[in-house]
Amino acid sequence: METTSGVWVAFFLGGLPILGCLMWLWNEIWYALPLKFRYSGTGTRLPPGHMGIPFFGEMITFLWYFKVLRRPDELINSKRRKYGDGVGMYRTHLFGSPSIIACFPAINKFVFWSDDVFIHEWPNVDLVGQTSLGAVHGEAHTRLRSFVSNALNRPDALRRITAALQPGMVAALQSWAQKGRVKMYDEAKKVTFENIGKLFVSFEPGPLLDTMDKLFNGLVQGIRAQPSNFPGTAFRRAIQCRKKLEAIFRVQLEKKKNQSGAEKSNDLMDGLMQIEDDEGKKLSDQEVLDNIVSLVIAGYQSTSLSSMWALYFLAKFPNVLEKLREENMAIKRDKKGDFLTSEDVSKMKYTNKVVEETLRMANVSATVFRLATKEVEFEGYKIPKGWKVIIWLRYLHTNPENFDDPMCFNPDRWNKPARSGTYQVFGGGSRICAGNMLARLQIALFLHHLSVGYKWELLNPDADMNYLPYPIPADGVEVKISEI
Ligand code: HEM
Repeated sequence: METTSGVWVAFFLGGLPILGCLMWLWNEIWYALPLKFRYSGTGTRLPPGHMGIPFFGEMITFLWYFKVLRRPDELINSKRRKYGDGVGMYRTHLFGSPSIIACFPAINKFVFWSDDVFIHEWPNVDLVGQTSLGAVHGEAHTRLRSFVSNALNRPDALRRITAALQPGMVAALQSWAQKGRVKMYDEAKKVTFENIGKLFVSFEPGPLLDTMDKLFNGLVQGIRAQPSNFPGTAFRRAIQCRKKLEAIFRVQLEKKKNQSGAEKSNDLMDGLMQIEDDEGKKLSDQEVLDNIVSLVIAGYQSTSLSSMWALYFLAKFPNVLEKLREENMAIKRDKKGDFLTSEDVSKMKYTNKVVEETLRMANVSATVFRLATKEVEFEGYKIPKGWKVIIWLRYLHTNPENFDDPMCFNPDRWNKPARSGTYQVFGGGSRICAGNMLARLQIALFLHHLSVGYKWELLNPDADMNYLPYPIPADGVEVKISEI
């Protein structure tokens, strides 16, 4: 009996602390130590930081700040306090890979603009589409990018989009006011998906679009899931959703090939089918389908969340709403019809500042990922080959060194442009968001129709914030809304 308790005492006093130390140091020894030896005497070094514990790395720390404390920016602040600022790079192990966090403008710009070293990788790329814009590299990317940008951002496309979006938005706002109380996140998703259906493939609201909405939700949940193709897994379900969606879009594509004269539509799929490159070559059917699917993935959640946040911030900052309403009422008075043109939107100076401020504070894309295909040096620090670089966009926008009083919703800060590299809501370099004009336009149109016709209040103004998988108040922004 005495011997057994002696073993336990020895374990707790000696074995447990040794095991703890080993766990704490294991990843450092495994990943960082060999590199430290290699770089010693070269005048360069690994960025400071800690690689976390075996298997999990620093995921527990990440979840601690994002999920438990709900103070996501403290993750980077804690690293700055512990390891100093350096050039805004910290080594870590997150999302299953040894990684470098990049959180200052200069290093972020370096990564964004070094396409030959840092490549963009989608997890589970088959779900997004092997030939989609986000998945291809080099020349294939440049070629495809011009197709997609042309289809989305040409002035005539923006003019058509402006006209197409508004009836759905106005109808949605009226229905919210009739209900009196709505959960904004759900409603924003619904109206965004209906608009996407219309813009991308000329689908009107109805049972088919509802089915597609469900299929897209299933698809998105598989993108960052463990890629195990077993019954019951999120990945398996996502593959099935992807197949069904592709079948729906393929029917539409075949129909379009046979359309003529007055039947012809003029949506994004038509744009992608018609545009030719310099050599007169068009996209293949598979490229059109992959890109339609990936554009819905890229634009759906991000735009719904941004519209939801715009309404949220305006409820919290009534002085901003007052100025916004003033500008939009003046525009409405001068207009003959109810709907704006894209030229009207470009004249809405204050509204456009509200759009930028919403995007800065919403931080819908908190981070973007790159893979280092070569070892590379930045100002004396090495980024090892095969490591991920996590560009921490969110921290750029919430760091008081980049924006005065960053948690204050102040559109007037946009009276002058942000310092170079401090505002990257749409990423940067050759992969800057291809839909950024469309996203800005949608939010501006929403702000116009909302501010001229409605008043609203948050039902839970002190609701907790969730930051994963994206930032959203825990109640999904429940509001009481009515016509003015
Ligand atoms: C507020 C809304 C949006 C935000 C915050 C946003 C943010 C971003 C960010 C940060 C990236 C860069 C990803 C990276 O570097 O890894 C990106 C890329 C992209 N976005 Fe958006 N996005 C939004 C809306 C849209 C919309 C509406 C579309 C199109 C319908 C779209 C299409 C794309 C595409 C195709 C790419 C990949 C570009 C490439 O790889 O060349 N996005 N977006």
